[in-house]
Amino acid sequence: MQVTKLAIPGAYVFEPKRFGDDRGFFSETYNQKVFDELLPDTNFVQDNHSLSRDVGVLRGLHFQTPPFDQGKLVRVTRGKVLDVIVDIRVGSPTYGQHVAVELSADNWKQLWAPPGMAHGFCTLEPDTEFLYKVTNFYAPDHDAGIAYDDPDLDIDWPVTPDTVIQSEKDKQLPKLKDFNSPFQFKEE
Ligand SMILES: Cc1cn([C@H]2C[C@H](O)[C@@H](COP(=O)(O)OP(=O)(O)O[C@H]3O[C@@H](C)C(=O)[C@@H](O)[C@H]3O)O2)c(=O)[nH]c1=O
Repeated sequence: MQVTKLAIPGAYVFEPKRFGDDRGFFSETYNQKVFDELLPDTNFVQDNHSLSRDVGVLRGLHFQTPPFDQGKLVRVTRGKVLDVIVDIRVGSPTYGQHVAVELSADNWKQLWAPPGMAHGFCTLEPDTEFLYKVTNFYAPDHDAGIAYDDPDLDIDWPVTPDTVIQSEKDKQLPKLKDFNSPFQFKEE
């Protein structure tokens, strides 16, 4: 498992090995030992799986507020996305900044988004399946987000307002500057 630190403190890309043979491949997609070493006390409690049929489906930017905040280990098993995390931890040296990583069934990358990230993705291929482990249970009353196209975030999404496909809920999300972030940055 190759692990790469990202520009946002606490965020990583994992690249699990894939062993190919005539039958196909085998891959350890999660190993608790890797997390125990790098991110002790991380405890996954729920696995999620979504399918996005079209190119240009944009889900995000989402998070749950404390005490139901979630770390997320995300990956793609079919298709391709541009995955984005935005640091919304008050006091963080990278507050308001983002990292974008392409995740695909081909590159087999996983992204670890620690709690305090607004997270979203945009599909680059049809029928994209997105799988992720989260460290807290779904809590609809703590479901929150910020607008993907907030100009202050300056994210280079592969969609325009004419082509983007969003949920009705996501069309109503506020800008970061209009959101009072409850997340505080803690040194690692
Ligand atoms: C997130 C979630 C949704 N649901 C339900 C609520 C709703 O009826 C339906 C669809 O929910 P949403 O529209 O919020 O799904 P979606 O827009 O895919 O939300 C997800 O987006 C990505 C970017 C994330 O980071 C995730 O944490 C999550 O917020 O599924 C659950 O039952 N459990 C869950 O954990």
